[in-house]
Amino acid sequence: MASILETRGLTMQFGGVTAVDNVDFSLERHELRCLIGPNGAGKSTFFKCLTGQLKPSAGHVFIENEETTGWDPHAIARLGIGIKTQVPSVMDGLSVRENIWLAAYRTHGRERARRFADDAIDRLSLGDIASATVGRLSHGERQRVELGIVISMEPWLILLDEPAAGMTGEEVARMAELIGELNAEAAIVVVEHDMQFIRSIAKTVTVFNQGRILAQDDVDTIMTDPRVRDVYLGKKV
Ligand SMILES: Nc1ncnc2c1ncn2[C@@H]1O[C@H](COP(=O)(O)OP(=O)(O)OP(=O)(O)O)[C@@H](O)[C@H]1O
Repeated sequence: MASILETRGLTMQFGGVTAVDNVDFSLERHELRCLIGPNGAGKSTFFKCLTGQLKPSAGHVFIENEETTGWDPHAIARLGIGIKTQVPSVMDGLSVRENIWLAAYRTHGRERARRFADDAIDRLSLGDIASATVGRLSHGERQRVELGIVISMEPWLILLDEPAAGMTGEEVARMAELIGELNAEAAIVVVEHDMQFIRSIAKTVTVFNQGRILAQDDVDTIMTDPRVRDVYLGKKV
């Protein structure tokens, strides 16, 4: 199967630190891939090189065979890629509906924005708080609004950096469910720390360590891989 997202020799250096070290990565259409690894392994830096938040020091990124190395995040999003970074992109002074409508408007135009926004609000069960000002919401609710913004654009590829961070157990479970639903229509890459969350959503897992891919396999194999346990320094995986 042809890959829709690929890196070749991707490298990112910060001064003397090689955060991402010559990484070859490949994602197929409709895949759901989780990226894990201990603190400082290079996951976020790798993610940022994919999304255009960082320009890699060396190597290449290809999206559907088009080289996107060094493109800025807007240009990458315009390819139909939904990106949720660790930095919130919601506008606190606007309501949930306004935030999502605005994102849908930018992608689909005025005529169709309302339908896409309504659909995203529905799918994320945001109806009860659709009129609430985003700045007043809980952290978990804001994360859901961010995902609403992403899905209102109808992406075919979704890149999520720590979507479950700071959520309650119930919210994490709902987020896992949502990701499963979204994966019916889009390929998804998820960078995440929460192992329970990973277990509940993952199919194939890529493990980073010291800027490189240490292991890549189905979730059960990864969770019992002694090399993976080792790099987590005895932490229960
Ligand atoms: N902007 C930066 N400037 C300098 N060094 C950086 C920068 N961003 C990351 N690093 C370094 O690059 C390495 C990889 O960091 P990165 O944040 O990508 O790891 P991570 O796997 O995402 O870790 P975490 O799980 O803690 O978020 C670390 O040594 C980090 O200190």
